[in-house]
Amino acid sequence: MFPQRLDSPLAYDIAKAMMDGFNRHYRLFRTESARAKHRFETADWHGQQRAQRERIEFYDLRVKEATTRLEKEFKAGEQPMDVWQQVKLHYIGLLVDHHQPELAETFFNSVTTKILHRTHFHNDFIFVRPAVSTEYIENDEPGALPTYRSYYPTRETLGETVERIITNFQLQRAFDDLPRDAGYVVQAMSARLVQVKLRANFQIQVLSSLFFRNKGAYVVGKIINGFNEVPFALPILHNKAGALIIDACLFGEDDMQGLFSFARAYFMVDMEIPSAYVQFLRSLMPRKPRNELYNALGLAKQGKTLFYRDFLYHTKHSSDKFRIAPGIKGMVMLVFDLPSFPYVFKVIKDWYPPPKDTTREQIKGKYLLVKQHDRVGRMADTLEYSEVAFARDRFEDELIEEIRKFAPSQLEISDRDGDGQEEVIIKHLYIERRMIPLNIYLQEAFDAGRTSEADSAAAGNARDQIEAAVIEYGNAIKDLVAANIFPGDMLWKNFGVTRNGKVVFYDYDEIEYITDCNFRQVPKARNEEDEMSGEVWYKVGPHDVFPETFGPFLLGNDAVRDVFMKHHADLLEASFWQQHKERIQAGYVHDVFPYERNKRFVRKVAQAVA
Ligand SMILES: Nc1ncnc2c1ncn2[C@@H]1O[C@H](COP(=O)(O)OP(=O)(O)OP(=O)(O)O)[C@@H](O)[C@H]1O
Repeated sequence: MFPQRLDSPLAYDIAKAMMDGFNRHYRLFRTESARAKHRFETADWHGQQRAQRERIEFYDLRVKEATTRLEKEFKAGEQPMDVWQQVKLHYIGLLVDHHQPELAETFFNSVTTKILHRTHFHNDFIFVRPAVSTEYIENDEPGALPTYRSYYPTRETLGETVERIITNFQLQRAFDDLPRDAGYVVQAMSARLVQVKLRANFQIQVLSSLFFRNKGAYVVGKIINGFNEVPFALPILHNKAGALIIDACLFGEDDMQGLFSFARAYFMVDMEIPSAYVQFLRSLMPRKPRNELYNALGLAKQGKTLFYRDFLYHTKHSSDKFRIAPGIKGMVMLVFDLPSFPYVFKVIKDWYPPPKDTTREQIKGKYLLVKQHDRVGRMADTLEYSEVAFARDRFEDELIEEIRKFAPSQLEISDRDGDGQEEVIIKHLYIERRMIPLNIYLQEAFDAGRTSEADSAAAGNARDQIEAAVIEYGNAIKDLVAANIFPGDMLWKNFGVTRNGKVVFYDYDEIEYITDCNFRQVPKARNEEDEMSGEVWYKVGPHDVFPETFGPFLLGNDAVRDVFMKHHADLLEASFWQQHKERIQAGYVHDVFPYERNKRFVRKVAQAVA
C-alpha cells in the first residue's frame, strides 16, 4: 500500500541524494560521449577505443557511490518500509520534469536492490514499469540543441542542403572536398527520388548529434516525402591524408540494422534526451527492440531493464516450453532457449571435460573481454543476469535434468516469492540473440543439395548457400583478427548466421588477443618416425598456435574445402596471422566498415571510371 501522507523528512533527503547520484552519472556519461567528437577530430583512435571500454564501467561505479552515500548519511538500509515507500513517491516527483526519467528510474532500482535485500521488497516498490512518460520531452532552455533538425530542400538545392547538414555539426577538421562528397550523396539520394513526385512535406530530418564509434562518425536521419520515410546514414571517415570524407550513403532498414547491430561496439552520442533519440531511431528500424537501441547508445543498463520487461511480457503471452537449444551441446556452456523467443540463455557448467582447462571466473573474464572489446560486427553482445526466476511448468523436464547434471550449483527450484507456484531460479546466465548455428546452416544446404540433384536450380541454390556461408565465415575470422581477437575454437558450430546472412562468433571461452598468441609453422619432421607418428612430437608452448593444423578440423567436406581454399587459404598460414599481430603491435588501428565495401563512394567512383 502506498503512503497517504509524506511525513518522513528523511525520505525526501534520500530521494534527493539518489537523484543527485543519477544526475552525476548521466553528466559523466554524457561528457565522455561528447568528447568522442574531439577524439574523432584529432584522430585519437586509441583514446576512442579506451573511452568506449571505460564508459561501460561508469554505471556500476556510480551505483556503488550512491549506495555508499545513502548508507553513510542516512543509514538507508535500516529505514523501515514506509520510509522507503515515501522515498519512491518523492523520487517520482523529482522525475516529472527530468530529461532522462527512464534511466533515473532504472538507477533507483539498481541502488535500492543493492541497499535492501532483494527478497525484502515486492514488485510494487521498485519501478517494474515506467512511472513517468518519456513522450514529448523537450529541452526548452535557450540555446539547447533540438533532438533533430529538419531541412526543406528542393531537387535543385539538395546539394547545398547536404553540405549544410554536414557543416551544422561544426567538425573541427577540414573535409577533403565536401562539395564533391555532397554530390555523391545527392546522386545516391536522387536515384531514390527519380520519378517520384516531391510532396509538400518533402524534408530531411537529421539527429542533432553525430554517432561516433571507432574511426567513424555517422550522420543519422531520414528523408520524408508524402507517406514515405527512408532512413539513411552518412559515415564520415578520415582519408589516408587525414582529411574528412563522406564514405558512403546507407539507406533503408537493413543498412541501419547493420550499423546498429548487436554484434558491434556501442556508439558515443551526446544526448540530452536519450528517449527521444530512441524514438527517432525506432522510426528508422521499427522491428528493432528498444532494448537493443538503448544498448547501441551505450545505455546498457536501460537495455537490460527493457529486455527483461519484454521477456516477462513475452512469457505471459506464450505457452511453449524452455528446451535444450538445438545444435551440438557445448562443453562449458549449457544453452537453452524458448522456441517462440529469439534469444538463447547460457549457463556456465560446473565442470568441463578435457581438453577444456578453464574455470568459471576465467570464462566470465572472457565474456567481459568481449563486452568491452570492439565486436566489429562479428561477436554477439551478451546480457548478463543473476538470480533469474522462470516458471517451473514452462521448463521441459529434460532441460531441468540437464541443468541438474551439469550446473547443479546454478539451479534452485523453489517457491521463492511465495505465490504457490514453483520457480526455476538460475543463479547466473548470459542471454544473447539466437542465430542459426553455422554447422546446422551448412548441413541444411548439404541436405538440400543432395535431395535436389535432379532439380538443377535448387542444387545451385544450395551450392550458393554453402559458398556464401564459407566466404562469410572466413571474412568473420579476418575481421576478428584485424580487431586483435583470436577466436580459439574456430569450428563451424561456434559461429551463427544472422537474419541478414552475416556470420557471427559466439563461443568465447577460448578467445585470446592475437598479440598474446605465438603463431608458428609446424617444424619439419626430424625423421620418419616423427612423420608417421600420430602424436605431436614437437614442443608446444601454452600460447603457440599452428594455423596449418586447422584444415583437418574444418575442411572435411569437399564443397566447403574448395570454396575455403579459393578465398581464405591464407588463414592456414602462420605468416598471415603473424603479420596482423605485428601490425597491431605497431599501433595500427584497423578500419571497421559496418556496411558492404561496394557501398563506399571511392569504390563506386573507381568502378565508374574503369
Ligand atoms: N547465439 C546462439 N544462437 C543459437 N544457438 C546457439 C547460440 N549460442 C550457442 N548456441 C548453441 O549452443 C551450443 C553451445 O554453445 P557455445 O559454443 O557457446 O558453448 P561452449 O560450451 O563454449 O562450446 P565449446 O564446447 O565449443 O567450447 C552451440 O554449439 C550452439 O548449438
